Amino acid sequence: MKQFISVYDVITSNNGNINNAINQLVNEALTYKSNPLKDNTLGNHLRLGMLFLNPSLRTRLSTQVAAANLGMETIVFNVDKEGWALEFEEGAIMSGNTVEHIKDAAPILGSYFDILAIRTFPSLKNRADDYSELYIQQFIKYAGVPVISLESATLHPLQSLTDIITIQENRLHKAATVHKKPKVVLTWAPHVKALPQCVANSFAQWVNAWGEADFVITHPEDYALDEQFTKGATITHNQAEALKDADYVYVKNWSTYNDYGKVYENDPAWMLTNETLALTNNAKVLHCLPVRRNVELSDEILDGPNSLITTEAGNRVWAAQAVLANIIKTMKKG
Ligand SMILES: NCCC[C@H](NC(=O)CCC(=O)O)C(=O)O
Ligand SMILES: NC(=O)OP(=O)(O)O
Repeated sequence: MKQFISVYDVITSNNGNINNAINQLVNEALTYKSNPLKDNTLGNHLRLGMLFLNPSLRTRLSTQVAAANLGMETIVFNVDKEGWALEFEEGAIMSGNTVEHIKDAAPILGSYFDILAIRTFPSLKNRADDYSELYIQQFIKYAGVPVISLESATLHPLQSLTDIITIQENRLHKAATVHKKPKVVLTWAPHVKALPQCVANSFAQWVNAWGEADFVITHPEDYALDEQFTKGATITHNQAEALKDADYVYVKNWSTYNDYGKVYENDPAWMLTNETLALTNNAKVLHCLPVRRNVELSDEILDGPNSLITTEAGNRVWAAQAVLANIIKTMKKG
């Protein structure tokens, strides 16, 4: 693996078969979960630079723990708070607020670090800019070292890999369901703010590429996601119909994609409760966190027996460790 920006970066490691490549990565992550220090010298003398243009709890700390398990050093830089304001546009006349061009900054970061990991959320103002992934693509273009996405403008691949790991791990625990194709439902949930589409786009991209689920997406009418990610899923505006017989329910808010970055709908009826969960096949519930309790998801679900959310957040370490290990092995092969 040369970089980790989307599900398609996984494919390089498995002769073009994406389902096998995802399953192999999931197995590697679960192997790290049972033996965290099995490759504890693999990353010796290698340095990971983690750049944050936005806040994080899980992504930052799980990736640091994963790097430590591989014997790698990590330096975290909160660019948004401590760095110079970066310019990303080619040919910009920098007479405004931006101080340093990515063309100047990224090669320097590439000389300090062996791998760069970057969190850069969308503006939610200009869809064309956000969906061109300008910021992370400029880092890739100018840094000259492998780049890992810690959630970019449209995708969150470390989260989605974790989500597949968590579903797969849960399936493997239950001998009765291991051979059954699970019904996986991604449901929109209410929120007070306009949030990125990243987590939902990315989950859809990974579940579709994985190809091992009966995959349904449900959201209010105006909340269609970009088809490039959802193609292959069944889409319905009827949440009750979607939840019927579900084995896994992935809950997430996102803002509108078509009339970009808006909040059109806040009907609390979309929030999952024990009553709506009763429509499912005793489904396990996932959410990437952070979650607005009793807005996006009810206390009774978050604190109840069907929540996989703490396990899911814990699995972030093993996803990051599998990805780092793959990139390091590719670097070492030259
Ligand atoms: N990294 C996981 C989620 C990050 C982000 N959530 C947020 O910004 C929540 C902010 C709030 O609740 O105010 C998102 O949805 O993409
Ligand atoms: N799920 C997730 O990415 O969490 P953080 O935003 O806290 O990193």
